[in-house]
Amino acid sequence: MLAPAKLQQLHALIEQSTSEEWLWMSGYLAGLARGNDAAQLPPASNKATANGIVTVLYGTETGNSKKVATTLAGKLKQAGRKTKLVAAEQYKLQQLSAEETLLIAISTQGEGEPPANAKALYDYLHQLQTPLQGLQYAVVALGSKSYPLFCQAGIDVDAQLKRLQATAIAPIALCDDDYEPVADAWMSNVLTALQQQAPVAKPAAAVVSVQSSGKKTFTATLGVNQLLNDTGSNKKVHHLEFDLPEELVYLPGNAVGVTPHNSASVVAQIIQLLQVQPDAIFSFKQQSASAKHLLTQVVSISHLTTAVVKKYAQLIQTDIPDTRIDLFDLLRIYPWPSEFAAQQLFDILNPITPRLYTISSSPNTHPGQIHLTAALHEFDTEEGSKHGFGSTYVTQLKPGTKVDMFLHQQKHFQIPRSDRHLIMLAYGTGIAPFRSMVAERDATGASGKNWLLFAEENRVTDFYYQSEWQSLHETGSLHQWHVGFSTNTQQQKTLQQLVLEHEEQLWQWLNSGAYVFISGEKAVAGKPVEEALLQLIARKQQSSEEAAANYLKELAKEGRYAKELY
Ligand SMILES: Cc1cc2nc3c(=O)[nH]c(=O)nc-3n(C[C@H](O)[C@H](O)[C@H](O)COP(=O)(O)O)c2cc1C
Repeated sequence: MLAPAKLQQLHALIEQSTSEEWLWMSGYLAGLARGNDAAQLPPASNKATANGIVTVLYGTETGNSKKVATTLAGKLKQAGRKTKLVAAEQYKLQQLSAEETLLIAISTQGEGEPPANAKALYDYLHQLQTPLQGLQYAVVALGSKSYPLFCQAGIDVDAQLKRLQATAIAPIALCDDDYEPVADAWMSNVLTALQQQAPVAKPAAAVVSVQSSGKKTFTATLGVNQLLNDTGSNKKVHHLEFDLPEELVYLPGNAVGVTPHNSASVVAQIIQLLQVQPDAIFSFKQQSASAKHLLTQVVSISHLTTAVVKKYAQLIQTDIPDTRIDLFDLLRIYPWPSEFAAQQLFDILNPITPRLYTISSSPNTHPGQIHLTAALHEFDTEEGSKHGFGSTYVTQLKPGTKVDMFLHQQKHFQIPRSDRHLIMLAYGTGIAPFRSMVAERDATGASGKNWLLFAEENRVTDFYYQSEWQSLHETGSLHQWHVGFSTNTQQQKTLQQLVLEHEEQLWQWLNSGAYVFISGEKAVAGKPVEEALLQLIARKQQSSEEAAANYLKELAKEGRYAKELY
């Protein structure tokens, strides 16, 4: 047994570590107990499952290293390797111990320093103590012989990886101003080395653990909450990254249900108005719990339905106008009689309905995580502008918060067959499932092409995941993309205009067996976009709109036409 203080230290260490690091620690401690020395440590990355992904990382100031990394990623993909291209500043450092193959293109800046976007990675490698014995790597260093510390940052990174016992699959290449010939030779070395290795099995299609057993619930911990819009935007779209429990698997196209919590301060005020103890037990539907728990996580207290307001009026025998109102305001204006049992109030309230968000991450590109792309919903009321209850909860979550979710399989909205083309029509946050699908098709080496048509308000502030789309395009995983923005004069186009503008090619793709998916807000991406598709089909097959509608119906039956509208 450990003394409580030591146990606390152990828990703190466990909290900060990944599951790979736990495995390593367990082996290390067992080794210590047997009297082994540090030289006999077990490998850091005894990876539970080989994923076969090659990660290409770049640290750059003026884009040369990015060019090298992008070219390399393209070549790897052509060679059938599952490849992930990542800018160093976007790389999750904790992921390092789970990598199998890491290829780094990095320049030197200042006086022998790494570029600003790779500073965190550079420092992390210098501080890391955990061996990376399971990692294979290669570094290409970009620099200029006109500086005394030629290619120093790359040399340092290579040396650190060696110190951490990672295995070099090709010697470091040092590139001068004319970097291309040396970088090309290094790429050939890397490709040859990888080709000589046994081919890695493609990742098995993820299995969804929802299915017949009904809702699969789990708790995820928020790691990142980042506003995607730039200053000046009218939108507030957040990118959220949650860490998942290990056993959870999902498919692109799946959604998660999140039950928002009511504000703690409003709940406290309601409890006061009801004159009950926060921990007094009440029942609601089939469960019994404290007043505080029920009011925070279970019952709906904002924007009560007129039916609930009516029942309340009957209960307390008072005339109340037919209106929607928050429970707090209702209790404030028409007080709860103190002689009444609060249970009667719980009996007339409705439960909080979970909100569904389509997952924007991919199981193979973002292992162990679920990403959501959620907009804060703003609407006008008689009392002024208000924010949606569910979207406020989700977009304001703080990193570290544990959130209960359930997986929701959208049967009609599933990642296409890997050999078929995919046409993605997205408005705003409708981009979420397509980020998931393209990343998955990229990671699993799907041969079908991907084509994104995306519309939003403002090109400068509202182009979600633009750098990712750019990278995917450069490495051949996003075949083409067309965008339209309503407030941007040069590209003032709606989604339906984009569709009609490209009708010739859309028709060709459809005839070659492509899937066409629409995703986004119903008002903007629903009817207008479907009508554009119907017009296009009717024109191309010289038929009536009715025949065009039948064509779409047939596609839908085959699972090739699907809509995700909200
Ligand atoms: C301000 C500045 C400082 C630099 N310092 C170094 C250096 O210390 N050592 C080196 O080898 N190259 C140095 N370079 C050259 C760059 O590493 C080289 O131009 C490289 O191709 C840039 O690649 P990037 O576009 O990926 O950042 C420096 C360049 C600049 C502009």
